[in-house]
Amino acid sequence: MKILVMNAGSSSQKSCLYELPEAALPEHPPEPLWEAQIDLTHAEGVAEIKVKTAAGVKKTESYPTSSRVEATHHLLETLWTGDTRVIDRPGEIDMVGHRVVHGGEDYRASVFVTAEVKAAIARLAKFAPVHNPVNLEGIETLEQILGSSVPQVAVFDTAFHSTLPPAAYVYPGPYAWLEQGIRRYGFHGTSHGYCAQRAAQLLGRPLADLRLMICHLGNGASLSAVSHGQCVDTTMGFTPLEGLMMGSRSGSVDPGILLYLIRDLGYTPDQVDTMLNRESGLEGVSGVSNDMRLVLEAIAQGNERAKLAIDVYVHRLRSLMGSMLASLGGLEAIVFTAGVGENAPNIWQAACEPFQFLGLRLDPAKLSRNPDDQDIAAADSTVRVLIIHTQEDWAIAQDCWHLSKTLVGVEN
Ligand SMILES: Nc1ncnc2c1ncn2[C@@H]1O[C@H](COP(=O)(O)OP(=O)(O)O)[C@@H](O)[C@H]1O
Ligand SMILES: CC(=O)OP(=O)(O)O
Ligand SMILES: [Mg+2]
Repeated sequence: MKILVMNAGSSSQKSCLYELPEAALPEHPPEPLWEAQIDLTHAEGVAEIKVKTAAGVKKTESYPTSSRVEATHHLLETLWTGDTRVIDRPGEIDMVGHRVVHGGEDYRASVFVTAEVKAAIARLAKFAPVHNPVNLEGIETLEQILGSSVPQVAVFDTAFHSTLPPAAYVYPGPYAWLEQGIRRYGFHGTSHGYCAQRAAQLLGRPLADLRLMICHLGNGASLSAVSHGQCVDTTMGFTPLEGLMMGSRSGSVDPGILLYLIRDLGYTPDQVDTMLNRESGLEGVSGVSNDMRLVLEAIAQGNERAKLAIDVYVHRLRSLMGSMLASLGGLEAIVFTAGVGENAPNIWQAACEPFQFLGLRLDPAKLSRNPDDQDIAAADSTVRVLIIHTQEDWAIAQDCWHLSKTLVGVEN
């Protein structure tokens, strides 16, 4: 069966088409027939589109649009047109799986998209304003292209964190907050869950024996503490704004700042929202970009604000790693994943440095290679340090495959 995966991030739209056997899932992620990505961070009004097929055809295009929907239509057309064509018509797609960031309290596992699920995604958009609307747009784009008879599945970022204990998910506000659904949900769960499984595989040990700290450092960033297979703590909260400093999001700041901005400086809540979600983080402090690569380049050229931005990023990363460590009470491995986590040796070094007292040592020889799915700790390190290429798309495809079996059951 052919499963199309739509993985919308804050700065990107990733997508791939898997051909999976009906009988059993392969043990390792198979190579997709077609993989494509829209990068929306490079230049205003331009979507950088990259497409790659299993047959080795590669295409890169700067597509002039600031509309994600338009860019997505263009991207999907490369499935059945031009050199990158891998299917004859859209109707060959059997199922579509979508990353959906916020599933609230109601969605603790992946589900088929129905009118009710779409209404919930829309309702929860106010808690994930950068993400849920684009997730819904993706679902509607595919409905337009494929009609309503092709099943679509929503895979929620929040689901993996549904095992958080109350001490970790209850905010110390009035008790009424909890009754109103104001609690920590956690995000990037598909990535945290995949990385936990993959770490156990790489370490050759059962997940149930491990305490893992997973550092998902992309444009959005979050940490999770996974103890014996269960998520026990995470840094994102009620919204994907809490926790680490990110590309253009502030992460945690003193809530008193928000009151001061609104009450004394006259900013509207919408203006504060824009400041926190789009004008903060690496972008806000450095004044250069939300893209870690450009901020690091600016430091090399002597830009002081870029250096300050990285210093704050690292300080906060270390503090929250310490916090996850305390929630775990011990540590077999740290995992770095996502755009920054998979590619930035100076961030691995800076993040791990304070944990040398645990006996954690990196292997300098492993820092310069591309270490996807490798252990970069020294042989005598007491803690393993794994760089794992997150395969959210594969995790989404697997959920679709499992749900497709229930569909057959219903049809029979
Ligand atoms: N070689 C690299 N070095 C440092 N950072 C990188 C590198 N490649 C990508 N990144 C960072 O990864 C970020 C995107 O991460 P990704 O996980 O793909 O994003 P999203 O949150 O949109 O899913 C980019 O903003 C960029 O800063
Ligand atoms: C939840 C979240 O922050 O996602 P992303 O990293 O894709 O922006
Ligand atoms: Mg992502």
